[in-house]
Order: sequence, then structure tokens, then C-alpha cells
Amino acid sequence: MNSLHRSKTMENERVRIRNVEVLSDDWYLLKKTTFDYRRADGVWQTLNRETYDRGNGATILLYNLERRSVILIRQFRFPTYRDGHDGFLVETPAGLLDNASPEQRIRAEAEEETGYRVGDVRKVFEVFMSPGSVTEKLHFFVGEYTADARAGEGGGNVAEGEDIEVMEVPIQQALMMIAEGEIADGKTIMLLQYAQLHLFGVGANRGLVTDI
Ligand SMILES: Nc1nc2c(ncn2[C@@H]2O[C@H](COP(=O)(O)OP(=O)(O)O[C@H]3O[C@H](CO)[C@@H](O)[C@H](O)[C@@H]3O)[C@@H](O)[C@H]2O)c(=O)[nH]1
Ligand SMILES: [Mg+2]
Repeated sequence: MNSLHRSKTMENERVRIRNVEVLSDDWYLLKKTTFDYRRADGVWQTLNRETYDRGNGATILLYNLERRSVILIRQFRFPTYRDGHDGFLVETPAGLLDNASPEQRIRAEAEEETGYRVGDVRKVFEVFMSPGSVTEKLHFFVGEYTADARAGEGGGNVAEGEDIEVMEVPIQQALMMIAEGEIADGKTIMLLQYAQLHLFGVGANRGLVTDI
């Protein structure tokens, strides 16, 4: 049978959970699960997998068609601080859902991190960003901003250690930053490429950043 036509139930029958061990619950949840997995040839195999569970999240690209610009943030991301990287990442605003709906959460998060009050938002993807180890599903949005929609400074929550720089960047420059490795965050690259293809509407067929 073609893999596209397999039902979810049939696929679930291929997995039997045997044991779940919590390795750490200090901040979020790191678990080790032992399960039996039925391989494509029908043979059962026992596997162990660690999963890191921070819940789900949402992110948004704020864009302005007239100014041909986007809002990006820059912040220190400790896990990336190694192997020669300084740990400062240029990203789209994002936050964990904490039991709120993705749309509700991304509005609040965008304003907290960038200061911009967001009007209509559109959902564009729902994606597993690191499916080998992280349980999180990330909800992707785009929304227009205007200069007068800046309700505050943004910057994030100081008490939680957030120290966020807000940048208005021309779309062309943002795309160049991907090409040059200055933007190295998956969600941000996905949203900027979405914007290149579907929002700013130039260079879609040619795919060259210089065409924008
Ligand atoms: N004490 C402590 N605080 C932590 C820890 N890990 C994260 N925090 C704090 O938890 C807060 C989470 O901030 P959010 O803005 O809600 O989330 P985020 O870190 O920006 O995550 C977003 O981007 C991620 C990367 O793309 C996404 O994975 C995630 O879904 C979300 O969209 C931050 O204040 C951060 O300092 C930790 O281990 N210990
Ligand atoms: Mg955040």
C-alpha cells in the first residue's frame, strides 16, 4: 500500500509503549520511553527514545508591504552558544503557548517581544521543528504591522531574563542575511522565504534574493 494511504490507526498499531521514565523535570520535561515498534517487514523491535517536551509554540512574521520591511528580534540563545557561535540569534518573535490558543498567544507574544500591536494574523504552517527529539509543534503566522501600531518598546520579560533587541529590516536585506549565514534560525528562514514567495511577490520564480 502507498504510504500516503495508510490510516493513522494502522500506524498506531505499530507502536506499543512499554515504559516511560522521567529523566528530568527541572524546567521542562525530558523523558526516556521504551517501546516496541513493528518494522515495515513485520518484525517487532524494542527501541528507546528520549523526548524533550516544552509544549507547543507559535511564531510570527510581522511585515509591511509599503516599507518592504519585516520586524525581527535578536536575543541570546544559550543552547547555540558553542562551537564558535556567539549565541545571539536573529529570529522572528515566538513564544510557548502555555495553554492559550496559538493565535491568542502569538498576538500577546509579538507585542511583548517587539512592542507592535498586531491586527489580523494568518496561519501559514504547523510544523515539527526537530522531530527526532523535541515533541513541540510550532504554529507559524504572518501579520501586517504599521509604524503607528507600536504600543511599546518590546524587549521581552526582564524577570525571565529576556533581553530582546527589535529590528526593522528591509526584506531584501533579511534575505541577504540568510544567504550570508547571519540568520541561522529555522523558523525565521521559513517565514522569510514564505514572504519572498507569497507576500512581497517578486522573484518567486527565480528564487534569487537579488531579484527582490
Ligand atoms: N529558568 C529557566 N528559564 C527558562 C529555561 N528555558 C527557557 N526559559 C525561559 O522561558 C521563557 C520562554 O520564552 P518564550 O518567548 O515563551 O519562548 P521562546 O524561548 O522564545 O521559544 C519560542 O521559540 C522557540 C525557538 O524557536 C520555540 O521552540 C518555541 O516554541 C517558542 O516559539 C524565556 O523567558 C526563557 O528565558 C530554563 O531551562 N530555565
Ligand atoms: Mg520568545
